[in-house]
Amino acid sequence: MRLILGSGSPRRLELLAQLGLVPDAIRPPNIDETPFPRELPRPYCLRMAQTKADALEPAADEIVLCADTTVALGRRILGKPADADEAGAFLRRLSGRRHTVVTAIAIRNSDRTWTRAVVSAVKFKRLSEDELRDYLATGDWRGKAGGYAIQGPAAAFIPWMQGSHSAIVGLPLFETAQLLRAAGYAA
Ligand SMILES: Cc1cn([C@H]2C[C@H](O)[C@@H](COP(=O)(O)OP(=O)(O)OP(=O)(O)O)O2)c(=O)[nH]c1=O
Repeated sequence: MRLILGSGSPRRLELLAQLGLVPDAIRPPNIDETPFPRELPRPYCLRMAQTKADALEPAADEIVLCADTTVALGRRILGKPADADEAGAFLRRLSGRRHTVVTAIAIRNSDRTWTRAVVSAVKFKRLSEDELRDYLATGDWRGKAGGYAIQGPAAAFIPWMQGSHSAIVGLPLFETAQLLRAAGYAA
């Protein structure tokens, strides 16, 4: 069986390597990530992972793995910021509060798809304007849901988290290993 990583995220590739898995191919999906009006974060995230998997047609000997990470403040979805201003606006909203991070995975062979969503909670300390400015200057927010990465310098803002660290970074390793086994992929 060939493993296809349906993701352009370098984090997901690294996380897979932690399980000793090296994909046989990488096929980044190109999908519309616009939420539906009033769509809630968890169903949105599952729909994104499923849509990414649907965009890739696995051959009979292939298993495709796709994922989506969504940052949610209550019912609101914070996507990947378009620029530093939007990243700053997201971080001001996260400052001093708890939010949730949902990561959904979709694993697909030629006739079935398995999905799973993992919800974690993250607390941010209250950020000063100096901290915010210095963080934005690092550029670390680029391409990251909610405008930060727990595995980067923003870790200094996070006194507490609950759930799955690997899921927050982009791929829940426990659930990924479980679903790959369920799909008949033996590493
Ligand atoms: C919250 C958080 C997100 N992220 C990243 C993981 C994801 O790459 C990104 C969310 O965007 P995604 O749409 O999940 O993924 P992507 O566009 O990077 O890649 P692809 O669709 O090809 O799989 O945010 C972190 O790296 N650390 C974090 O702490």
